[in-house]
Amino acid sequence: MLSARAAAASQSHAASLWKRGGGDAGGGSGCTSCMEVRRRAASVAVRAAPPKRVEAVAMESAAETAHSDKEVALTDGAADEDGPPEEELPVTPWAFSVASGYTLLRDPHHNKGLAFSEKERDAHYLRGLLPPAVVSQELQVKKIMHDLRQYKVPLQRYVAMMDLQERNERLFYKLLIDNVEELLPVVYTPTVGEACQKYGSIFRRPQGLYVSLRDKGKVLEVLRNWPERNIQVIVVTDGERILGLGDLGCQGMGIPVGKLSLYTALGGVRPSACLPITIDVGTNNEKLLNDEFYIGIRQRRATGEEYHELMEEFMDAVKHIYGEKVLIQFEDFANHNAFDLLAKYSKSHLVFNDDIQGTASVVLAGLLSSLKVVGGTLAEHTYLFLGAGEAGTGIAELIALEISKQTNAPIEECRKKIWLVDSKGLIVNSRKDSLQPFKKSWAHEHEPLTTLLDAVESIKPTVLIGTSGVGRTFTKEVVEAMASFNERPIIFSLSNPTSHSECTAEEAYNWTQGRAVFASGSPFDPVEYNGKTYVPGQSNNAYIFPGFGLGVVISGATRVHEDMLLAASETLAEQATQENFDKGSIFPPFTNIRKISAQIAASVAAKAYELGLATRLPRPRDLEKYAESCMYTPIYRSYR
Ligand SMILES: NC(=O)C1=CN([C@@H]2O[C@H](COP(=O)(O)OP(=O)(O)OC[C@H]3O[C@@H](n4cnc5c(N)ncnc54)[C@H](OP(=O)(O)O)[C@@H]3O)[C@@H](O)[C@H]2O)C=CC1
Ligand SMILES: CC(=O)C(=O)O
Ligand SMILES: [Mg+2]
Repeated sequence: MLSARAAAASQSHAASLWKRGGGDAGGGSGCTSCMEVRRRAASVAVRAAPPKRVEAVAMESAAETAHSDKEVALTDGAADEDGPPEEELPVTPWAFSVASGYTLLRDPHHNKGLAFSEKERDAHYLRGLLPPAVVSQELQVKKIMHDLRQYKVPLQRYVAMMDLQERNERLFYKLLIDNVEELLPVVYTPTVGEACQKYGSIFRRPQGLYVSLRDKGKVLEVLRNWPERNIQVIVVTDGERILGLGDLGCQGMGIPVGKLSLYTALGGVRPSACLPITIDVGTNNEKLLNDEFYIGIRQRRATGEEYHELMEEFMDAVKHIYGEKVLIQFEDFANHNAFDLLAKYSKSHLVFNDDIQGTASVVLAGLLSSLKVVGGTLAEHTYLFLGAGEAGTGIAELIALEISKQTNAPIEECRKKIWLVDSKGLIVNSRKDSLQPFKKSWAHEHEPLTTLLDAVESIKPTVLIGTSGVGRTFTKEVVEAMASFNERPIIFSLSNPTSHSECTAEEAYNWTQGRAVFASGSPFDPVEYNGKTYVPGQSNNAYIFPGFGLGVVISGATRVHEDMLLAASETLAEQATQENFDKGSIFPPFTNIRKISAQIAASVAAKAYELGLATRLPRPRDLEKYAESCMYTPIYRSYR
């Protein structure tokens, strides 16, 4: 075991090598004392007080954009990575490791597989542990894409991607970034939904933290077991509403893991700064309770005080360990908890709910773009939702807020343009007493109606949005009715995964003779209709949360404010071009997402500064450039 002092010496020495950069004859592996420390430290984990230099190196890293030729110290953790700058570290124990040889090949953060150069193989005891060929990262990407395309079953691709992430993190992210349109449906919706359903069967190694009822009273210890210290974004779920698939209990873990891989690939947040967490309070899913491969606690869900005590202990522990400025994204909680958790913890923590707020932001962006195709202002349109839960009421509220800002009308008036249908029918005044609190402000004066078709025919919306979680509920009759009184009906089928989409892209175009302005939550392939190819847009919060999170992190924002979500919407809406519209999409393609995320980050950060919520001072002059400079890039480092 290496002493804490030796470890700190190794670190500060390594940092100075890092700063000197490549070409230093005396640096890198040639430095004997550093080599000696490495030799002794191989495959050991050391607990030591965090030295100050970590922050200095990280800041330097954030300010630089060219990465590939940097010489880096082979230390674990944030210091050798790009990504948003870190905060001053609280003085608590933390772990790091220094790896070489066989251990290095098994360390996903530093492993490069066959890409280790001859010199690196000599310097790091890799000779003989690898076959002789040295291949570039580009060739590795080509090979893995070739392998992935051989799989016919999407879940096999998912498993292959997760294997890669656990074997060679930088290659995983390079692959994902370079092939984002092709691989997003693999690591994210729709395949991640199936992965969660079968998570127990495909489980190999834990990819995040599990906090279960059994950990009550010990949540702080659980969090301390996570090997990374400098966490900037947590995505947490309790697995009760996974996409439109319902209660998947502990197996919902696939969602925080998937969302955070997008934080890195799409938004440039360092992988080591991302922490996926699942709160396991049981499941009411009988199929899972009876599944011998289920990985969660085998009991029905805890509710009430027992549930809230665990959540409170968890939220306190997060703040205690990671400080005030870790962004906590609530994901896929059921609505009977989601709204209350958001209301409660947004007062004390840096939190947002992706399903309520992230979704609202992306859909508002889609609507602002649609207006450029359809005409009119937000206030001149009439909106009808199928589904009045987190996504539906979250989107509705942000639309009302934007209308109110644009027209100066009171928000109560603006809400009257927006109607929602839930499982019992149109939400109307006569139902007010029996409605959940989050539905009450949408109970307008109208006769009761029980079917969507009746609501469409009576309200005559210009915009129809599906957030019900139930597939094929936008029937031919419903879509044709929309097309009968709208020249360009706006139809968004947002429910995930694909099988739960309210209608398919093909149905939307066929039933409206190609006139629909359509977007969906999960991707659909391009559709041929009447000699024209339509490329439907994907209205998914994945456009927003990576850039939003980056903006929060780089500004050091202490709270999420709704104006930051509006800023993100407006910025995203500006990125859709006439070329996108001509092809039938109101969103820019995901191929541009890193640039878009930097722009969203800049506008979110600018808003945080304007609102006095940002703590990173002085404010960078060019926020977009600063955001870009902070983004993690997965190009291999040179370990000479
Ligand atoms: N594209 C994207 O980025 C996002 C998509 N989503 C998707 O949206 C869907 C809903 O999510 P969320 O809002 O969180 O879920 P909730 O459970 O909070 O809300 C679902 C709503 O749909 C209503 N509903 C259910 N069945 C029917 C039906 N047959 N007819 C009419 N209404 C029905 C429910 O009614 P009642 O209240 O009466 O039970 C409820 O109001 C999911 O599929 C999810 O994947 C969510 C977030 C982001
Ligand atoms: C996309 C997403 O967050 C959902 O479907 O829940
Ligand atoms: Mg979600």
